[in-house]
Amino acid sequence: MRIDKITLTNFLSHEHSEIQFLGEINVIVGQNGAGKSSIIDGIVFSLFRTHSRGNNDNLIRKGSNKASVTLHLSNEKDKIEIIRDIRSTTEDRLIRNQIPVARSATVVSNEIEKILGIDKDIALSTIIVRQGELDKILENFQDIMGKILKLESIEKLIDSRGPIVEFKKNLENKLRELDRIEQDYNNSKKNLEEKRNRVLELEKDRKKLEDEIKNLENQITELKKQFEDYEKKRNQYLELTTILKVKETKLNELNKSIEELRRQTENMDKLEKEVNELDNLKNFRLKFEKYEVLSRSYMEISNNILNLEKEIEEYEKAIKRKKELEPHYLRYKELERKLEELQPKYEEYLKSKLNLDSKLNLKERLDKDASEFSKDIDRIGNLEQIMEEKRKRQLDLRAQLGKVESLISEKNEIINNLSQVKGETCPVCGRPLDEGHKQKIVEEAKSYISRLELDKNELEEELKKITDELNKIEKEYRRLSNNKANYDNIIKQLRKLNEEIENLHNRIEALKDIEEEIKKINGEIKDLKQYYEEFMRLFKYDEKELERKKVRLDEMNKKKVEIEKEMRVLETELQGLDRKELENKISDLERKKKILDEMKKKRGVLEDYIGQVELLQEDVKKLKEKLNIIQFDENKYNELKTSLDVHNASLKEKENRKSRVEGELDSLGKDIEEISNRIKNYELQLKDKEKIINGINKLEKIRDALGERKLQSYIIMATKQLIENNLNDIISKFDLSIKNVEMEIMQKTSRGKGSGGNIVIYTNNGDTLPIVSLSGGERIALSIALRLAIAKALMSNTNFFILDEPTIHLDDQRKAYLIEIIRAAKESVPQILVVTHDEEVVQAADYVIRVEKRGNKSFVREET
Ligand SMILES: Nc1ncnc2c1ncn2[C@@H]1O[C@H](COP(=O)(O)OP(=O)(O)OP(=O)(O)O)[C@@H](O)[C@H]1O
Repeated sequence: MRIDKITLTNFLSHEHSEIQFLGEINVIVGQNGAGKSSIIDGIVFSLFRTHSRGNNDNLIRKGSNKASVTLHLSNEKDKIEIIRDIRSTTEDRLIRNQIPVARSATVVSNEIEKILGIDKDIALSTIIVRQGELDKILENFQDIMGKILKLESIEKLIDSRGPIVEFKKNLENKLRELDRIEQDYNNSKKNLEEKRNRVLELEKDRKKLEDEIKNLENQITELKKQFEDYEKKRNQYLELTTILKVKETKLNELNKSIEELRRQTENMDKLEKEVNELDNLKNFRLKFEKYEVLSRSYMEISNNILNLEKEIEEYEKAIKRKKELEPHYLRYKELERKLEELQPKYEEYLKSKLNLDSKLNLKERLDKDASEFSKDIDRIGNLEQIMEEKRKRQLDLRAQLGKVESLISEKNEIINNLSQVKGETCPVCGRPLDEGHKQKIVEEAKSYISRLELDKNELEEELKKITDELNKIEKEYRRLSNNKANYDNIIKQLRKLNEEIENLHNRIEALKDIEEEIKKINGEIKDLKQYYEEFMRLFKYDEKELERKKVRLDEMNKKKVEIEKEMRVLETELQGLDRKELENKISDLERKKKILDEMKKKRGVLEDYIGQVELLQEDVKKLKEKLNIIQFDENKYNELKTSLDVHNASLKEKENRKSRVEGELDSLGKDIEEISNRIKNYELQLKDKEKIINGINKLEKIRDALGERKLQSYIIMATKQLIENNLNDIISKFDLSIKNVEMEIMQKTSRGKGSGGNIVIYTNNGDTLPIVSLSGGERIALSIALRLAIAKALMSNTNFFILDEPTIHLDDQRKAYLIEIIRAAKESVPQILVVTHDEEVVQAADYVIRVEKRGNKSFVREET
C-alpha cells in the first residue's frame, strides 16, 4: 500500500489542505511551526486513530468545533479510503474500492491493521519515525524484537493457567457433563419403552371399556323407553286416584251436610202456619197508626182554622183604615214628585250663591293687593330719575380718576428717566443739569405725586360709595318693576271677576222664587208624613188576599168534618184491641219469620247438595271403571326404575374408568413426547462427544507444539533469519564499510526474562563491532536499514516509510549521508515521506510539498 493523498479539514493548523504524494521520495518542507508534522499526525491518526497531542479535542483547529481527516491508500489491487472525524456525529468509515467495509473507530483500526499486515505498535516503532527517534531502534532493539516475536503471548497461551489449559478444562467438564447426559439418555430410553408398553396396555383397556359402554347404552335406551312408557301410565293412574279421592271425600262431606240440613229444617211447615197470621196482625197495626195520624191532623186543622179566622178579622179592619188614608197618601206622593222636579234648579240656585260668595271674597283680596301695588308704582318714576343722576356722577368720577392716575405715572416716568439722561441740559426746564438740580426735580415730582395720591384716594372712595348706592337703587327698581307686572295682572283679573259677579247676581235673582215654593211643599209634606207612613204599613192588606183566605177557611172546615168521619169508622174497627199486646205478638211472629226464612234457605242448599251427590256418585263410578282399564302395578314400576338406576350407575362407573384411562393416556402421550424430545436433544448433545474427545487430544498436542522446544525456537530462527537476510541485503545497497550484520535473538528464560535480541556487526575486515562503536552516519544507515528489514520481514503490505525531521541534531556530514541513504532506501521501499525544515533534504526528493503558515492557518503547495 502506498499513500496517495490526505485531506485535512480543521485539523491542527490546517483549515483545509489536500496533499498528494505523487513521488517515490516525497519531501514535505517548511518553516518551524508551518504545519508539516501535522500532516504526519493526520496520516497516523487516519491509520490508527492515535496521536501524541493529548486528547482528541487538541487536534481540532482553534475556532472550529469539529475536524476531519481523509486518507487515500492504494496498491495494484485496491483503493482504500479512510475517513475519521473528531467531535462529529458521523462514525469513522473505511471504504474499499468505493464500497464501505467498516464503520466505527475500532473496527476501522482493526481492518487497517489487517490491510497493512502490521499492527499499530510495530508500525510506530519501525516504519513511522517521529522527530529525533531515528536511531532509537538500535537502543530499543531488544524490546522491539520482543514485540515482533510475541513469544510471551505464546508462553501465556500454553501456561497451566493459560487459555489452552483453560479451554481443555472446559472441554473436560463438558465431557463429564456429556457422560452424565449419556446416562440420562439411556435411562430416558428405558423409560420411554416402559411408557410405550403402558400405552398399548391402556389402549386395550380403553377399547374393552368402549365396547362395554356401547352395550350398556343400548340396554339403557331400551330400559328408558319401557320406564318412560310405564311412568306415563303411572302419572295417569296417580292423577285418576287423586281425583277419585277428592271426589269421594267431597261426597262424604255432602252426605253429612245433607243429614244436618234435614235435621235443622224438620219443623218448617209448623212454623210457616204460625207466621201466616203475621200479615193480619200487621194490618191492625196499620189501622192503629192511621188513627193516630188522623187525630194529629184533626188537631192541626182545628188550630189552623182558628188562626185563619183571626187573620180574616185583622184584614177586614186594615182594609177599612187603608181606604180612609188613601187621599193623604196620594197627595203626599204628588208633593214628592213636585219637589223632585224643582230640585235641579234649586241646586243651581244654591251653587250660584256659594260661587258668588267665593268670588266676592277673591275680589276683596285682589282690591287690597292692587291698592298696595299702586303705592310702589308711583315710586318707579322717582327711582329712574335718581338712577340717572347717580350714573352721570359715576362716569364723571371715573374720568377724574383716569386723569390723576396718568399724571402720577407721568411724574414717576420723569423720576425714572432722570437717571438715564445724558447731556448737561434738563429735559424739563432746559437749565443746566447738575446733581442738585436733578434732586430738586425728583423732590418736586414726589411731592406732586403724594398730592395726586390723596386726590386719587378721595375719588376712589366716592366712586365706591356711588357704585354701592346705585347697586341698591337698581335692586329696588328691579323689585318695583316686578310688582308693576303683578299689579297689571291683578287689574286684569279684577275686571273679569266683576263681570262674573254681575252674571251670578242676575241668575240668583231669577231663581229666588223656587226657594219659597220648596219651603211651602216641605211644610205640607211634613204634615202628611204620619198618614203616609201608616198607609205604607197597611200596604200589604188587599181585598184579593182577604177573599183567598175566606175560601181556604171553607175548605179547611170541610176537611175537618171528613177526618172526624174517618176516625169514627176506625174506632169501631179497633174496639176491644190492645195496642201493646198487638205489638208483642207481631214482634214474636217476626222473629219466627226470620227463623223460617233461614230454614227456607237451608232447604235450597239441601236440594242443591242432593243434586251434587247424584253427579258425584256418577263421576266416582266412571273413575273406578277407568282405573280398572289402566291396570297399573307399582311393584313393576319400582322394578323397572331400580334396573334403570343400576344400569346407569354401571355406565357412569365405566365412563369414569374410561376417562381415567384416557387421562393417563393423555399424560403418557405428553410424557412420551417430552422424553422423545429430551432423547433427541441428548442425541444432539452427544454428537459432540467424539469431537470434544478429539478436541482435548488436539489441545494437548497444540500445547506441546507451542512449547519452547518446538514452535518458539522455530519462530525465533525463522524471524531472525528473515530480518538478518533483509538487513544485509539493504546494507549492501547503502555502500557502507559494514560487511555483514548478525542478530542474536533470545528466548524467554525460565526465570521469566522476556525474549529479545542484540546486533553484532562485522566489518569488511571481518572484525566484530558493537553498535556503540559505529559512526553517526553508520548508525543512521543501520537504523533505517533495520527498520526497513523488519517491515519487510513481517511481510507487511505497508510499502511506505515515514521520516519526521530526520536531520534534526545531525551535523552537515551526517545530513549529507542521510540524504544518500534515503535515496538508496528507495530500492527497498517504494514510497518514502520525509518531513523537514531543511532545504538541503529537498535534494533527495522527486516530489516536494511546501507548507507555510499565513496568519494562524497552514497552506500547502506541491512542486514536482
Ligand atoms: N489545535 C490547533 N489549532 C491551530 N493551530 C494549532 C493547533 N495545535 C497546534 N497548532 C499550531 O500548528 C502549527 C503546526 O505545528 P506542526 O507541529 O505541524 O509544525 P511543524 O511545521 O512540524 O513545525 P516544526 O518544524 O517546528 O516541528 C504550530 O504553530 C502549532 O502552534
